Amino acid sequence: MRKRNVLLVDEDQIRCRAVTTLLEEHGYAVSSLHSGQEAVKRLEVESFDLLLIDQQLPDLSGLELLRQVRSQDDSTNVLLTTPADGSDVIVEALRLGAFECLKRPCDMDELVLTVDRALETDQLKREVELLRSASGKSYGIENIVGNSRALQQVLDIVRKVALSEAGTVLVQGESGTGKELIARAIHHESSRADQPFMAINCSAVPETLLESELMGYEKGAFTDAKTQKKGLFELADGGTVFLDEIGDMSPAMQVKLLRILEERAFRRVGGTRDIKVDVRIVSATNRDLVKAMEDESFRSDLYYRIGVIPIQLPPLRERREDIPELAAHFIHQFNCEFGKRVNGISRMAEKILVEYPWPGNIRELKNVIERAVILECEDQLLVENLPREMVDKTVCGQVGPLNFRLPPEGIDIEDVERELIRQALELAEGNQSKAAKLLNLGIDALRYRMKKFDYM
Ligand SMILES: Nc1ncnc2c1ncn2[C@@H]1O[C@H](COP(=O)(O)OP(=O)(O)OP(=O)(O)O)[C@@H](O)[C@H]1O
Repeated sequence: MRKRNVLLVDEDQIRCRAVTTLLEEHGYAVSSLHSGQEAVKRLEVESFDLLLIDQQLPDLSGLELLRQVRSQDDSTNVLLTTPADGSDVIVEALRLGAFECLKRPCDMDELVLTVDRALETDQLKREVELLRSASGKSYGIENIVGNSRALQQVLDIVRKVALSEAGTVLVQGESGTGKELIARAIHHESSRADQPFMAINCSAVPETLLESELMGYEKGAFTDAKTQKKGLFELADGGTVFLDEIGDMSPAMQVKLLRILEERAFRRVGGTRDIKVDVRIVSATNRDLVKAMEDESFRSDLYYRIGVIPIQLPPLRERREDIPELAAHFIHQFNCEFGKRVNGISRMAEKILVEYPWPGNIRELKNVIERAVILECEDQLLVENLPREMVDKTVCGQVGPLNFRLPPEGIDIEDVERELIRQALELAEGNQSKAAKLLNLGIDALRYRMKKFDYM
């Protein structure tokens, strides 16, 4: 697990050294600074789990520094230490949201305990936020990220559909485009929101089981039917049933589903009684159902029944303008989930994310960000944190002479060299040793060329 990092801001170097040693012995990574301005500068480029600030600094007071920290973000944990006579400071520090204010000279055991407690509280807060976001509320339309015209048009339909009671909905789109999210949003935005949302993946359940999953069965209907069981349609009464991958439903099951939709009633397997339920059916598929109707693997009468309101979700490559916002959203989500503090994406990494064709759509983007946040990046998400195969598939990720064709009229080799140096520096985001590696050059050789081409 990552060591929790503490920034210690204290003018007194001896005290600083003692506290650093103590906290390091207790497993923390400690950086120390001796003035308020140094701390302000450092906090612009680095984030810390906890700031331990002394009130007596040579430039700003500890309280002024705390105020500046709070004006930038209100979540960083802060502990303040004050001289023994600082009661008014304590009140003000707590008002500004310091976790605790300790009087000097501090009891060292108490100091460590307070640091531990502050960070435990921080962790608990994060877990509560995560649990909150995992509860029902997170399925509303506000959790669907993206401002592209294409997505906003879809969301307009979602709002209208949710408000109207009528109509089955068919959501179509490639795998990972967010079809289930749309289905859940329709449910959560509708008057059925406090009733059940029941989902089933029609391709994951064997054909023989699908019927009893959807309609339930009577006791004795088959060998294993020891008791009666309600199916999804009954369990969702008043709410919504989401039939995912409906394009993979067998022809026999398609007939049964059509009957339910037409008669708004069904029988449990082995039953003789018609059961009426009130459910909205939302289906989804990544198959081209028009083609499936042409080759007769999908019934056209069922297609028109399930698709009274069709929604087409465009693939991510057709709404690239959503990518930066989605990436930032997933970074925030995984920061909360894994206690990380990744604070953005470098310009070049973002360019690559925007350019990559995303065959697995938003699910693939989410996985790439999750992997980068867990395994790789500490501060910013950089090109090197992205899968190599992915970077290679983008034009801005490709550096090297292999793609180069000599034009018939010839070229000045110095221009090629200059361009390669430029691209390597751009791809390495200014890091010279990385840029040198990309060109298989030594650092001196790179610097020589940078000078030659006026890049430094
Ligand atoms: N616009 C979005 N904003 C935020 N998260 C999204 C968005 N679209 C999709 N996701 C996330 O991407 C992942 C894939 O979405 P979802 O499961 O809804 O896709 P799907 O089209 O139903 O996939 P499949 O066809 O494979 O079943 C989910 O984790 C979902 O939360």
